[in-house]
Order: sequence, then C-alpha cells, then structure tokens
Amino acid sequence: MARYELVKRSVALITLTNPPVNALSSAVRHAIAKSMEHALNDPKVSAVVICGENGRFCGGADIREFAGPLRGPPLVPLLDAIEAGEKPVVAAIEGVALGGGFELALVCHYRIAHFKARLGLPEVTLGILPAAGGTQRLPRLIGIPAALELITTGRHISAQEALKLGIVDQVTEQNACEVAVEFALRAVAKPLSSRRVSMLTTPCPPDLDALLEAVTMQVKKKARGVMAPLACIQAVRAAATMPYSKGIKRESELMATLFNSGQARALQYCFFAQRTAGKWTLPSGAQWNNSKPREIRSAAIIGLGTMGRGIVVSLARVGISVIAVESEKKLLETGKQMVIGMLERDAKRRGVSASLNLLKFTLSLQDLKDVDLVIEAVFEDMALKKRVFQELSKVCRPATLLCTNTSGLDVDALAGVTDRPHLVVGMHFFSPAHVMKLLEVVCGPRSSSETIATAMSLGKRMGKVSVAVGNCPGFVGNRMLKPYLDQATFLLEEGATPEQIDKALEDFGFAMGVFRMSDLAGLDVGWRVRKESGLTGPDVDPKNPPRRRQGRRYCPIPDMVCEQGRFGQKTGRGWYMYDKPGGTNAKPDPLIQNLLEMYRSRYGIQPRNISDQEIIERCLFALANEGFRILEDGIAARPEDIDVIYLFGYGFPRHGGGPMFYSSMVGLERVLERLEHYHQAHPDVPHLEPSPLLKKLVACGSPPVQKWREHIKTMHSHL
Ligand SMILES: C/C=C(\C)C(=O)SCCNC(=O)CCNC(=O)[C@H](O)C(C)(C)COP(=O)(O)OP(=O)(O)OC[C@H]1O[C@@H](n2cnc3c(N)ncnc32)[C@H](O)[C@@H]1OP(=O)(O)O
Repeated sequence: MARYELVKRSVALITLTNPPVNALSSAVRHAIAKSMEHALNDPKVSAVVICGENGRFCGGADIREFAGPLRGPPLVPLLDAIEAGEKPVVAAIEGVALGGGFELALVCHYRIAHFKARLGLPEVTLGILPAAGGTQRLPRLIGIPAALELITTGRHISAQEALKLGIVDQVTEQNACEVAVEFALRAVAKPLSSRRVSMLTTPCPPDLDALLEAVTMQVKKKARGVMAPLACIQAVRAAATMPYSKGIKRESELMATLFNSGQARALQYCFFAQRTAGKWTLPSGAQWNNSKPREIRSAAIIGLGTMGRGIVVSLARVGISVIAVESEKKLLETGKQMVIGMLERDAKRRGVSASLNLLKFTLSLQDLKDVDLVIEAVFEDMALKKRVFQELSKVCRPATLLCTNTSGLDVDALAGVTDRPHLVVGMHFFSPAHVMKLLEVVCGPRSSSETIATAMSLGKRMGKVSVAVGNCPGFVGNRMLKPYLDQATFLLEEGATPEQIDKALEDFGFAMGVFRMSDLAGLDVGWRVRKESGLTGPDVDPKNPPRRRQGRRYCPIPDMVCEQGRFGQKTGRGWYMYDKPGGTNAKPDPLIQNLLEMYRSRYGIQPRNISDQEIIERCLFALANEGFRILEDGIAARPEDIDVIYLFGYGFPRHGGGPMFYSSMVGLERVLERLEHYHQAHPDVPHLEPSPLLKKLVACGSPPVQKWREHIKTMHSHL
C-alpha cells in the first residue's frame, strides 16, 4: 500500500500504491505511518519525498470506507505527525492531489507539482468538509477569501493556479518525483518552522464578518438547503479566529454534524452512481469492458433546430468533422450562423481556437455517403423520421451508424425501415445539447453491442454522462416525467398554483419547479404529443367525460393554456408571464389564476389548501413509482441509472441522490404507505398505484438501493 525505498543515499521515497487513485484507505494510512516512523528514526535518512504510483499522487480518503467503522490510524494525528517531524518532507504531486491527498500535501514542508497536476478539496461535493486539517491549513497558507472559494466549491485547480496562490513551491514539466528528491536534498539544512503551515497565522481580512456573510449568502443562493458549504464557512471562520489546536477541534465537530447526514450519503451515492452508469451490460453478456467501440472521425447531423445545433457544437469541439444538413436554404443559413456563433463563444470561454474548419453545411443528403455516423435531429414526427432513415439507408455506406435524437419515439421502428437495424441506436441529448451533460443511449432490440459501445464512448468523448436504456415510449427520463407532470396539474385542479408547486419543488432542491421547467422546454411539444395520442383535440370523442381520457383521470388545463397561444418562454407567456418572448424572468400571471378559478368553478371543484408535503410526496413518489416500473420492465438496468438520468437531465438535487435513492432514504415502507394512501384518494390515477417491485422490496425488508438489482434479476430486460 506504500513502497519505501532509500534513494540518493539519504532520501526516503514513500510511494503510495493503491490503484487506481492511491486513495487513503486504512491500509495506506497504516503504511504511511510505518514508513514515516522508519524514515524519521533512520539516521541515514535526511529528507523524505512522498509520491503516488502511476503518476497519481492521491485521490483522497477512500470514500468506500465511509460506510463502515473507522479502521487503521486516523488521518489528523497522522498528518500532524508528518508536519511536526524534524526532517524535511516534500510532496511530489503528479496527476491529482484531492481531498485527503491535498491535505497530505499541505502537511509536507514543500510541494512540487507536475504542470499537468490538479489539486483541490472536493469534500463539499460529497456532503462533508476537508476534515483532515484542510479547513485550518489552507486559509493559513493562502488567506481566507481564496481558501473559502476553493473549500466551498470543491473546485479543482491547475498546478499553475496553485503556484500563483502560493500552494505549491515549484511547477515542473519533468518527473515531479525526481525533481522533488533533488529539492529535498537542498532543503536538508534549512529550518522547518516557517514551513509548518499549521503554525502560520491566518492572514485575516479586516472585514471578516462581512466577507463570511457575503459568501454565506452566495452559497445559500447557489445550493439551496445544502448543509456542507455552510459548515465549511464555519470551519474557515475558526481558522481565522482560533489557534490551530482549537480550530482543528472545531473542524472535527462540524464534520460530525455532516458525516452521517442523509445529504452526505446521497452525495457520495451520486459519486459512485455516476461511475456505475457508464458500465452498461446486455443480457447477451456483452458489456462495457468486452465490447469495442468504433472510432468516430466524421459525423453528420440532420436538422439544425435547437437540438441539432447543440449536437454539432458538442461533436466539433472534440475534434470530429461534422456535416450539418437542413432541408431549406434559409434554415441552413440561420443554423450555420448560430452554430458558428456558439462555437466561437465556447472557444473564447475555453481559451482555444474555434474548430470551424471541421464544419460543412449542406442541403443534400448525398454528401453523407462517407461519414462514420449520422445523428438525426429532425422534428419529433415518426413519419418524417422514417423517411429520413430510409433515405440514409440508401445514401450512407453500409457501415455507417444511424442514430436518432428522438426524445421518446420507437427506435426499433426506425431501425426497421433501414437496411442495417443492428447499426441503429438512439442518442437522446437534452436541451441545450452542448450544455446538458446527460445522454440517454437507447438500445433497440436489434442494436449490436458494437453500436451501443460506440454511442456510449462517443458520449463520453463529448464529456457527457451516458446511460444505456431500453426502448419504450419516453425511454427512462421522459417516461417518468409523465406521472410527475400529471400530479402537478392534478394539484392545480385541486387548489394549488403553479408558483406554489414550483416553490415547494425548488425548496426541495430542484433547479427549477415543474412549471418553470415546462415553460423553458416549450409547452407546445407536449400538446402535440397529447393530440397525437388522442388525449385532446378534435378527435376526442365528445361523449368522453370532461376530466377523463382513456379510462383514467385527465387534466385538460395544459391544453387550455396552449389553446391561448401560451407556449412558454419563447412566446413570452406560459404558466408564467415573461417580459418578452424569450425572456427568462418568470412572474405569476393573474390570467392563469383566473383560468384556474374559472376551471374549478366550471367543474364544481372546491379548492383546498394543499401542503408542501403533499406536493412533494405526490410529485416525487409518483415519479419514483414509475422508476420502479421501469426497473421491472427492464428499461433501466439499475436504480443508479435512473438516478443519474434525473440528476443530469432533470435538475433533481444531488443532495437528494435522485428519485430512487431518495425513496430509499425516505424509507420504502413509507413511500409504499403514502402511495397507497394517495391511490385510495385518487383511484382513477393508475400512476399512484404502488408498483409490484416496490411492494416486493418492502416485503424483502427494504434492502439498500445497491441491492435492488438482486430482486430484479429474474425479470425481463429490454437492454
Ligand atoms: C474526510 C474526507 C477526506 C479526507 C477525503 O479525502 S474525501 C475524498 C476526496 N476526494 C475526492 O472526492 C476525489 C474523488 N475522485 C475523483 O474525483 C476522481 O475519481 C479522480 C479525479 C481522482 C480520477 O478521475 P478519473 O480518472 O476520471 O477516474 P474515476 O473517477 O473513474 O475513478 C476511477 C476509480 O476510482 C474510484 N475512486 C476514485 N476516487 C476514489 C476515492 N477517493 N475513494 C474510493 N474510490 C475512488 C472510482 O469510483 C472509480 O472506481 P471504479 O468505477 O473503477 O470501480
């Protein structure tokens, strides 16, 4: 777990050996303690260098160990002892120094960083704080404002920024370990007292309280209801107002308030869920680590609407040549100008040059004959998409992968009109596609493992979090959205307002409430889908009872809003009113209030007071209930996949873990009981009827999320 060797006759070189990130597991901590003791007691040793194997210094504490009892030497006394030692210790930072890894570097007397290294204290993103002295040493080293920023955001910084801030002593392009050994030899004769960061006085700004207050306000605005950043601020205050010995105790007390919190468990679950999601697997045995993706050098995008433009940008900025196709000259020219503008702004922000030379714009599908992959992003209309796929089938070389960006249509039906159904897959991007991190890779029953591997790998290359899902209407994300939206509109009928529902969801932590989100996405899309499904419009049988469709409760209010030309932000009116078409500042609209009142009186509905608790339970438990059905149906392989989709595609708060983790945190029995209660009150809403899988899990003693798979195994998979 740590290799000990003597180099240059007098330097003890301690190499952490815990791949892949040299996390500070109990065994590693034990090995460091033993190696340091050896080095400090060996008279031949005059200095020590600590580095990590495989070019990675240390990724911090072993997060997997957080769930169990503490074993091995605790980190704080171990690090204090390294700093207090009488021989100079130099950290050779390559790759990453994160969390406890950064704190280990901070107790070394000198720090040498490779120019590609990244440093940071990301504990806040795991719902905790840097509790191995990080909140006490960093402010002493770089001052309160800079330390606060790094600790409350968890941002990773480059070696160059670390040098500027005074965190590292030298940045090198050579082997950091070799440079550190030479550095250590030169440091032998020098006094160490000024190099012990915990002994430094924290440079304190005169307006400390005002600064802390301002950061507190910022943090509360950005991460509503999240505890860890606030605890970080308090710990940094201790570094400014207390000696190290007291500050470190305060750090530990604050850590105790976070460590076992639901938020910390949720955030740590998110860390691993995100990594698990990339590990797709098919019933055939093909999976992420035995299926080779194809290399994609060129791609084509059909349709330069909002989605198409975002996809072009996502591809071009990772160096893929893109041919963009539109059906009309005017649309092509508008799309071209917008793509160029987006790429130029993106390149400016990243300090690189825009890859405009990779782009080609055309009106002719004939230009696509040699591309490696096509992504169709035309209007959400099955007949139109089928025509495009038939055409592509004729034009593209037989090996070209054909992908669709449909947000919910049948991928297999599209595959069926081509000459290569095994090379057809869904790549469902989220709007705006160059910003949103989620990609649902929709595996049709005939998609080959190579096709899936290629789509997943292309997603990763574009910086997306890709999740493989099965083919059903709406796939995972949009299928689950339906019961969530339905509950929100039923609550409107019963007496709530859009702003009350949105506030309850935003207080819960959603980036946006359901109505604000719908206004942003555009209300007309859902309206068209409802018309096509016979739920509204002229084809609806007039004998239908007004608030029932297809044998279940139906709320026509969204249709009434659309009938008034209110399509959301783009028209300046939707569930809210905006200053102008395209405006983003949502204000409650008295016209919507009137509409709701008239609607309720027309149907004799007596509005009632609805609590935030009911809003959260009905919206979120209906959402999760559909998630259970999706697991039963084999549309998602694991609850983690569903959670990752909701975290990255739908603004579910990370500190809630995603709808499935949230259900387990609330308690599956409680979720079941509440769903039964609401279903009894609303028997005409099938989405509120608890799913068989939820009942089964409760009957099995409500196992933790990570074990649900064992109970789903026997069921059918669509992946
Ligand atoms: C008190 C608390 C203290 C003292 C702490 O230190 S808390 C931990 C603080 N550290 C972090 O938050 C760093 C977490 N890790 C990362 O950000 C990244 O993994 C990385 C930047 C270090 C490397 O990124 P990358 O190259 O993309 O690799 P992966 O993210 O895919 O990770 C590879 C596998 O390693 C597992 N991993 C990573 N870090 C840890 C860790 N600190 N503890 C346990 N396991 C870790 C990760 O889950 C991947 O595992 P597999 O998916 O391959 O099984």
